[in-house]
Amino acid sequence: MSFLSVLSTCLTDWPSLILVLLIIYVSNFYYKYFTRPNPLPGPMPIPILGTIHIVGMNPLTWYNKNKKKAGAIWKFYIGSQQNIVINHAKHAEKLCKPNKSLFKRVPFPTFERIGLNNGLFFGNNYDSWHRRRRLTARALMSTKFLRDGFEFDFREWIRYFLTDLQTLQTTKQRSYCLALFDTNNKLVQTEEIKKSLEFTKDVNKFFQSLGFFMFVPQFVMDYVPGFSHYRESCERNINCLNDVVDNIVIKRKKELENGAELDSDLLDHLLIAHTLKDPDSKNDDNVTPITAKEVTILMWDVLIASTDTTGNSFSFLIYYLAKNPNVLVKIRKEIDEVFGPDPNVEFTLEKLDNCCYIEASIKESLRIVLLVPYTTKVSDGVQNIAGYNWPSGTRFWVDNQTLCNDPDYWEDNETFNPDRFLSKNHGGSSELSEFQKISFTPFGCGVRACAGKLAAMNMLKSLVVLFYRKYNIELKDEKIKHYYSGLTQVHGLKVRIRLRDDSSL
Ligand code: HEM
Repeated sequence: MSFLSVLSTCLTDWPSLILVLLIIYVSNFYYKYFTRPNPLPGPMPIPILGTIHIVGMNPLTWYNKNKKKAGAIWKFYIGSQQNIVINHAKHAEKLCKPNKSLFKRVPFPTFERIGLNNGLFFGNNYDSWHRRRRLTARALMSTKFLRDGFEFDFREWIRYFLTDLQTLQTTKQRSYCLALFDTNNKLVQTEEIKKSLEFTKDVNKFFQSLGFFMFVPQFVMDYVPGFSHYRESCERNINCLNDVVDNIVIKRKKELENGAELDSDLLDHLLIAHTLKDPDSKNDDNVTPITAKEVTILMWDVLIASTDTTGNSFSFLIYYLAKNPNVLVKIRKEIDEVFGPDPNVEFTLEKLDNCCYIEASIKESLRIVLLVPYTTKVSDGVQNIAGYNWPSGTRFWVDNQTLCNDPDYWEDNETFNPDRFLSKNHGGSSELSEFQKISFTPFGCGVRACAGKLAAMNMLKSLVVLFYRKYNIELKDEKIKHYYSGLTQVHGLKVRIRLRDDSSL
């Protein structure tokens, strides 16, 4: 049927005419809002709804398909909001360097409504973020926190952890030693065990819901049935998490007010920050005392940001070490050299600092699979990036997964090779090039880079030493399955743990 015959039919048939006018209107709207601002390639969005169709799919598969087609810089839509994805180190330089005008993250209006945007992770007000970041960084970097936490508490923790694991393996029954363990070595009541297990589940649910908050336009989650019900259930989940953390903080605050001894954990560090009990408060006279509400928000941020990230990172590391026995041999050699033959000898932060090969292996595992494959930045003021002048408020997605695996910068990028992170005098291949330094972004980049990077590295190093100096970990599954929803999560990595036997390596 020719265009003219369609037109003549339309002029006599009102419903068809309305349909044609509607199509012209939508195309015009579509052209105006979606294609004109720049010529970048990218998937065609659904008018007004953007990329809502990827909700329920694995967004990473969708990303990878588009990245292949589009190249180093491309765009996609969330609702009618344009997002710019940067895949190449040559365009990422400005975004990855500390830059106050690229400080903000893509905001989630729902989080704002329920008060989550006041925290460290989701907050976008520079002054309050800066204050909280300093407080958290000081608490996390405090040598007392690190030393006490690692020399004693962590070893206790791992004992409980292994008991749980072995009970499950040998009896198929669950024990709750980990849930029963707290910093004072007191046994807590059954009701609290239940609560702690619920909390773990709720944290996981929170990560599952991040993908929804990232890709569904706000008006859809507010007004479209189904979407709005799911949003409400996510909000209830976040409120439950808030209540749990709130109760922990209030209870501990009361204990400290009633004269309890200070502990070396993060909560006590935050609770005493800038109070009379704070040994460092004299150095920071102009900082106002931290409130209980702020402590709750910061504890929330740290719990959310640290548990699943470290747990999933360790699972990937176990997988890569099992697949690369030559690397494990070198790790064992380093453990024996640094810690000696006694597998029960106490270990310290100083000794962990000497584990260069273990550190390189952790970095290599973090490079191959990014726990946070994408981080977002919103510009303040016009920014020239990749040859374009972007207006204030442009949303950038730094594609950490591609930056860390770009074959232009990472030789044999698919090979697990810790040597690339070792300098020549530590037996490695070379120093990292300038571009490799920019594009190694497992902990993000710029001013908002991970506040717990050092804590995470120490935790992972400790786990490697504690496991591999005594045990062999065999994979039961050939492949590691993972899924992305705001965070890369491992699904079902079955392993068998036996006492260490180097002859099998
Ligand atoms: C291997 C484990 C970890 C990985 C891969 C990781 C990764 C990240 C990434 C990619 C970001 C966002 C950075 C950006 O936007 O550029 C981040 C932020 C953050 N992480 Fe981590 N993280 C890990 C462990 C931890 C731990 C153990 C803690 C705390 C003890 C922590 C605390 C935080 C906090 C508070 C932020 C927000 C920083 C801010 O916005 O100022 N993370 N992390």
